Amino acid sequence: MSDFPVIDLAAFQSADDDKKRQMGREVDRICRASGFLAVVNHGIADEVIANVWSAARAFFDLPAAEKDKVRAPYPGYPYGYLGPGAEALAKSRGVDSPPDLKESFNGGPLSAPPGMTDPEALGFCYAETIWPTEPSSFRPAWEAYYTAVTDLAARIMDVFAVALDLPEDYFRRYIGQPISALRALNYPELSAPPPEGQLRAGAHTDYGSLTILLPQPGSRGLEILTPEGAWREVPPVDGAFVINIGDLMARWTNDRWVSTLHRVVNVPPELGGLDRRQSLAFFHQPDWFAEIETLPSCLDDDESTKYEPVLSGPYLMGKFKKTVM
Ligand SMILES: O=C(O)CCC(=O)C(=O)O
Ligand SMILES: [Fe+2]
Repeated sequence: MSDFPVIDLAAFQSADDDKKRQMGREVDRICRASGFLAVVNHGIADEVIANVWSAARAFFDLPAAEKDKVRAPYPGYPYGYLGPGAEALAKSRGVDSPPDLKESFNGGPLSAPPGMTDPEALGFCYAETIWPTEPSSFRPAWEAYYTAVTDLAARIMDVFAVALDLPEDYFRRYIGQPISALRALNYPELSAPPPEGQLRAGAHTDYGSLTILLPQPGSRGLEILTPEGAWREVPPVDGAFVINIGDLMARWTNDRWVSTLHRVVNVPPELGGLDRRQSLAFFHQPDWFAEIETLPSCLDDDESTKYEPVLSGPYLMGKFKKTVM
């Protein structure tokens, strides 16, 4: 898919208003069509990426008994280690399917905002991240990356605001204390192609405002469903993050933008389909109490909204609980 769209974030940030609007129109076109694009010149230091990457790899290389020490304590607990067999993403859409061929480690916001007392927020998105003690670099590397991608998400939301004909800082009021989650994924090496229908990650849409995905450089298997109903590969793009919008953003825009189905398949063995594959997925989500109501620029005068306002946190919690095996 050589026509996969690429946005230069540094170019946007240093552009004048006319150029920003022009880039915004391009991003609007992409988000109406697929909501998937690559972002280059994102400003995150190579070292921050390299450190979290190797910490995640070292964690997944630990014996199963070690990883089990930081396992999510009960099904539906949002953070910690989820071993093989723990999740089938296709189930989030009511499609019965075998478990995804993966394991993951998940972490939430680095701290709760002072004064947060909502019991559902404290019990769900502000639940404790259960940190591994091995490797010792894990937590600092994770926190540095989480902080960097939180800032990147805010800068991408600025681009989205311009793309939606809103003031550039429009979304900032909704994302001062985001409840985003970071997930490190490991798709283990396979000795033989899996049975038909068992994928590395089943077809799903993401839930939030946007996802910042870092697939292992050069790795294959990520696919998106085109409006024509065909699966197309997201090609590896050097030095880029893959960005996609989630269900919350589609809802926020009254479906002007689409939250596209995607999955991770086992490509043929000669293309590396049996090889181990890693990725990092950051699910950006507005503040717990952010009220998500159709954006003013996404309604024509005679148009009514399709969606009632929802609060970001409870909306996310409702979606999340459906994937629990
Ligand atoms: O690993 C990948 O490339 C994609 C993972 C994904 O889509 C997800 O976890 O939501
Ligand atoms: Fe996803």
